[in-house]
Amino acid sequence: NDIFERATETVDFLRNRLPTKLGKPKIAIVCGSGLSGLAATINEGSAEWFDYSDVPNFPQSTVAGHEGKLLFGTMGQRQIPVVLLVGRAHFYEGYNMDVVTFATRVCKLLGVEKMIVTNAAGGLNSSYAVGDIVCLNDHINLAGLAGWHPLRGPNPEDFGTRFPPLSDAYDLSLRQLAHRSWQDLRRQVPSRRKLHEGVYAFVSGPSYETRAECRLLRQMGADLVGMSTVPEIIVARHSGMQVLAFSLVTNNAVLEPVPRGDDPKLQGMSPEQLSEYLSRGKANHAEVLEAGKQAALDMQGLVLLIVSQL
Ligand SMILES: Nc1nc2ncn(CCNC(CO)CO)c2c(=O)[nH]1
Repeated sequence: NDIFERATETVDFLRNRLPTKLGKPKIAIVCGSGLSGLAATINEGSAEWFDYSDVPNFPQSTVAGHEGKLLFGTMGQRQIPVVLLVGRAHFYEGYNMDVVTFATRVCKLLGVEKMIVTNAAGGLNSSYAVGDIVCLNDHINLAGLAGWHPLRGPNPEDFGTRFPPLSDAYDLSLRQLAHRSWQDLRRQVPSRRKLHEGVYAFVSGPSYETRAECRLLRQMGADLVGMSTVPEIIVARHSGMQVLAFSLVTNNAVLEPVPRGDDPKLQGMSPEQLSEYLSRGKANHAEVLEAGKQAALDMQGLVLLIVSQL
């Protein structure tokens, strides 16, 4: 109940500071690394900002590309009330799972019925290109399978059942809408960027995966790997919200085996040549943020089209 009480306190704080004309947000949008540009989709004049640091019980984001702001406003011509979470708390920052998923519970108590979650992720599926967008249709909760699960501990009965099913976690009707909206967007604005569907593997981070771990994840059936989203999805489904999730492929994870020390082909290489050879595909956060910036307009266009059809 402690979580329920804290979330209620946070919602009361926000409600007391929001104009009544805004109406209760039915849709929440979580902006992942480098995807804060989604805030631009809010109708002029309707925006109400809160810094996470000013909101009771809200964790602070400590990661570049995660501003740490709550944005209430309306979207599209029908002026649909929405709430945007610009930046998120990650498990790898040292937050416990109940803190990582606190914003999700606040959304539920605010009246949100549908959550659209975006993130940046590494591509394990070789048919993906950097910059492509993937609509998630399932996940592998690696950290959860090892015990780091957002619902571990006493069940907050006010939110949902003790043993929630997740075999249909990623809402099919919302995914169908996502593909239709993508086709509409492509008719309006041609682009080489593709929309795929795939499985996201949640790892704790903060290190990026080794080559052997990427091969393991791929062999397990994962198309993407990342360090967020899955805890929020589980808590959103636990509390009865529908979810739609998109990953922006910000780099292709390295699946090739580590070069061998006894490989004759490498014997003649200089240290610089060896370093260059090893650096191919090495993930780094700067490229994650850059890819987010490049894809921002398409991600905004897609989300805006989807929200306007909800
Ligand atoms: N190989 C790989 N590539 C990735 N690109 C983005 N992310 C998601 C993690 N994002 C972190 C660090 O960029 C910031 O939250 C990953 C990842 O976890 N693994």
